[in-house]
Amino acid sequence: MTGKADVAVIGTGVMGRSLARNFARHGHTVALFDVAPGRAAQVAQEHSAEGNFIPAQDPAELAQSMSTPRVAILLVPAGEPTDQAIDMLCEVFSAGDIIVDMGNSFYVDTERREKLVTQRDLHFVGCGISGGESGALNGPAIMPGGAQKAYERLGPLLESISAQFQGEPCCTWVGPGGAGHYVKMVHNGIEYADMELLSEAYQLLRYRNGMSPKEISEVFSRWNEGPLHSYLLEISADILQHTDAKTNQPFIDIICDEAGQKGTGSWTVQNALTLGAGSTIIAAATFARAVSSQRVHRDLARGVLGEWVPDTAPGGSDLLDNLEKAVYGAKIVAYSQGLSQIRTACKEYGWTVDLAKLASIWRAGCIIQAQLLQDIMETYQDGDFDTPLLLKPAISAVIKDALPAWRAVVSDSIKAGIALPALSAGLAYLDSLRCPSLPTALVQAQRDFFGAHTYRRRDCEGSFHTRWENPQRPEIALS
Ligand SMILES: NC(=O)C1=CN([C@@H]2O[C@H](COP(=O)(O)OP(=O)(O)OC[C@H]3O[C@@H](n4cnc5c(N)ncnc54)[C@H](OP(=O)(O)O)[C@@H]3O)[C@@H](O)[C@H]2O)C=CC1
Ligand SMILES: O=C(CO)[C@H](O)[C@H](O)COP(=O)(O)O
Repeated sequence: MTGKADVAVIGTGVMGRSLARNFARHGHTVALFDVAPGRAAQVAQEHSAEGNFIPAQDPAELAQSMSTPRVAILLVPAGEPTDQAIDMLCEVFSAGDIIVDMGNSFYVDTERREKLVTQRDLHFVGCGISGGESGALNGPAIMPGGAQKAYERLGPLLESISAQFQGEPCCTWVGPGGAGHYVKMVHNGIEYADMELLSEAYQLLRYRNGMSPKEISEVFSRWNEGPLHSYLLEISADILQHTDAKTNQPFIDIICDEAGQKGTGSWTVQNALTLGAGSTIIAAATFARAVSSQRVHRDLARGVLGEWVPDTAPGGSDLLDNLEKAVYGAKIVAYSQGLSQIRTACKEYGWTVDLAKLASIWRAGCIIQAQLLQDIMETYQDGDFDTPLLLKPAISAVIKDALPAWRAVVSDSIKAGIALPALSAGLAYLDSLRCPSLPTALVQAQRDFFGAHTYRRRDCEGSFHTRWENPQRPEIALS
């Protein structure tokens, strides 16, 4: 091995190993380091035929092996391991070097880390990456934040290994500070919603329509030929075809139904609550995972409330058509909610994320890649990021068309006892948005009654309080 490394990958697990191989396959010499002794050397050895790797045994050796200014990419678990890896690099790197955190870090941590690292004359870039193991290897979607200046050095490197959509790299500078990790967080929130919607469609077809996993797989494959075309639909069809080798049962019946989560979905929901954003489908999808994991309560509920007996009544092609429309409508609403949350965050945190550009880099490489993203990109090319996606003319026509089918699906599932939390939340969101007299008028009155929190009137400006304790109920104008 001769020459110095163009880039280092720190953490050679699922993502780091694949991304390092991707860099090497594109002609970059890659330094490798992992906290587990011998792992970097093993990765270098196993994949030596794919390009040039320089495994390092310690941080000093790593720094020595790299050309300057150095670029090191962290793919280590979020939280404490990320802080440790950053501290380690700060000790051995020099002014002008760039540390890129591609883990799923919380954007607030990213902003804290950027301040600390910058004080040491190094650059720090919080950067989202999506595509899982195969995306990292073959071309992921990459969402870098941090200083735009750092992107001048980083851009060509990252764009050389990102996914390409019709010749355009699925990588762009998203915005300063934690903007890169913020949009990755919301990407994952949308991912949770997409996954839950498809799972709910599966549930309805299985237990309302009495279809087998293989039959549902065929439905999903058919849907994948139309506007619902997406990576997640494709892999869902594939999973439902799979038979467990040990038992010869459908794999879906063998796998434990308690869904895990590593943080990004619940951070999206927590941040939506902080911002007052209405990301209700993402929230429903995140809570659906939480409920699935409440094993003790679920077992208890079946004993106390009685076994779940869904009302199976094969619905034929009507149910299939309605469900396809409902899932598509809900998918649009979930993306709309996520993108509106990003827009609200931009206003709150001083970013200017270009939603058309963002949709364009999600068209390939990432987990939520879908045909819909092309429509979203085209829709946002008008530069109006304030109007929610679902209210833009072309998109709202699809939602209007989907509504009767969506309502039929949700009302039928409620009667049949099949829970569709995300589909139901999406429909309730649309009904709430359109309703001119929401019951929150009563909430406001209750707040004023017990806490003198005041209210506004429909018929005049200002803020008011009613003296509820006084039988005359006098109203006071406060401003
Ligand atoms: N898997 C996925 O689909 C995706 C993951 N991500 C994010 O990428 C990051 C990495 O994920 P993934 O590859 O799946 O995780 P893995 O656990 O497979 O790999 C992480 C690697 O980093 C090593 N490591 C831990 N701490 C340090 C340290 N301080 N210095 C150097 N190496 C260290 C780990 O060693 P050890 O095992 O000994 O702790 C392990 O080899 C995470 O933040 C994850 O959220 C982002 C997009 C997709
Ligand atoms: O970022 C990812 C995909 O985009 C990772 O696969 C992430 O781990 C998914 O989140 P979770 O583990 O919470 O399902």
